Amino acid sequence: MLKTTPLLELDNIECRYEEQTIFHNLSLSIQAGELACLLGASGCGKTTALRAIAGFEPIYNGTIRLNGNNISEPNQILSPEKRQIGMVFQDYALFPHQTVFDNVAFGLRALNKTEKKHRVEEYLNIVGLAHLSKRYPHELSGGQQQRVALARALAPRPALILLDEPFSNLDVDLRERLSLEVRDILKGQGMTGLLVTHDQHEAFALGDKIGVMRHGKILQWDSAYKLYHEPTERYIADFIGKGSFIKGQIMTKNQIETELGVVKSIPSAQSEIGNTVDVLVRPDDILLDPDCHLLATVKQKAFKGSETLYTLSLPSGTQVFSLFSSHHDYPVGAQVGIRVVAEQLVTFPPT
Ligand SMILES: Nc1ncnc2c1ncn2[C@@H]1O[C@H](COP(=O)(O)OP(=O)(O)OP(=O)(O)O)[C@@H](O)[C@H]1O
Repeated sequence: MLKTTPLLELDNIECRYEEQTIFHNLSLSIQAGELACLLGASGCGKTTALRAIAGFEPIYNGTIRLNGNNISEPNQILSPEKRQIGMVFQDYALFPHQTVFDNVAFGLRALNKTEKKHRVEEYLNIVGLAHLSKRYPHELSGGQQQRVALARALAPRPALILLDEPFSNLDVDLRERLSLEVRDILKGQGMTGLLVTHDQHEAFALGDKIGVMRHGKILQWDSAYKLYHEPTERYIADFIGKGSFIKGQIMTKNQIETELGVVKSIPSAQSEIGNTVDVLVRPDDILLDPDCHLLATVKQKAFKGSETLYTLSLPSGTQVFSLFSSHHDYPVGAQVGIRVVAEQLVTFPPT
């Protein structure tokens, strides 16, 4: 198969502040048209990586390439304005004394007046704000300001767009809605993007591929589904989504005996028959089944609208979570029949 050059490539880069190394050997690649995300807890180095890509931080080792061209190397750095990279920040960073129109026109100095007008109108239309072009940033809601910031970043038609926690100043509902909307806009433009965030919902809504970062390392670079159901490390299993671990004993290469019955597992390094393992069980891996003889006791319940999240205690005392349709309403203390529905589960060495 023909190998295509990634649009963005970080090849073993190192960044540091004075004596503190934030990461070394950080590598990733993003194909044209792909939306990727770096997801990690505060301080793991994701903003530093983004700033290095944008050209605001030097690198001390490795190479950053955009469209196959070196844009950062040790002692050689292409200035941010020459990189063809657009940025959207958490605080919108709009110019307060300029109208929406002028904010979006900011990066279009090379165009003549008519071209500029058309380009600004085109991008204000794309973000659905053409009717607000004469307003000032303080006359807009947070969501509208972020859409202006997006139009401003996209209008010069950059090769890559970087988004630094762009939704974290917005309330939870709007955050999810806007991240889906931004994904549609970027996909509609065929744009390549990299988002950094500590919010997994934002990452899931926007990213085709997500890299979970910890202490300056990308632990797993995968789809949201794989990170959730097939995490390669226990840290990721804990960091992404809700879940619990139950004890199991390996029966065959991909079968494990647990108190939830025999479950299929993904073979791992510990897959030696007879070994004890911890099996990751997500709430959607467990189904309510009144006909099932396996009974669990309801310990807690949290109404989530269409579903209720139950904390269930198994006969051994181990707790698992399960999502039941909210039409099934069980009181705390009730015994409910359950069964595992997952195709295959992930295991980790026991703690
Ligand atoms: N200008 C700087 N000078 C010195 N240390 C810095 C500087 N900027 C960041 N750091 C340190 O580098 C580490 C990584 O910071 P970075 O901002 O990249 O993390 P982050 O994952 O983006 O965190 P957050 O989600 O809180 O923004 C942190 O320990 C931080 O204190």
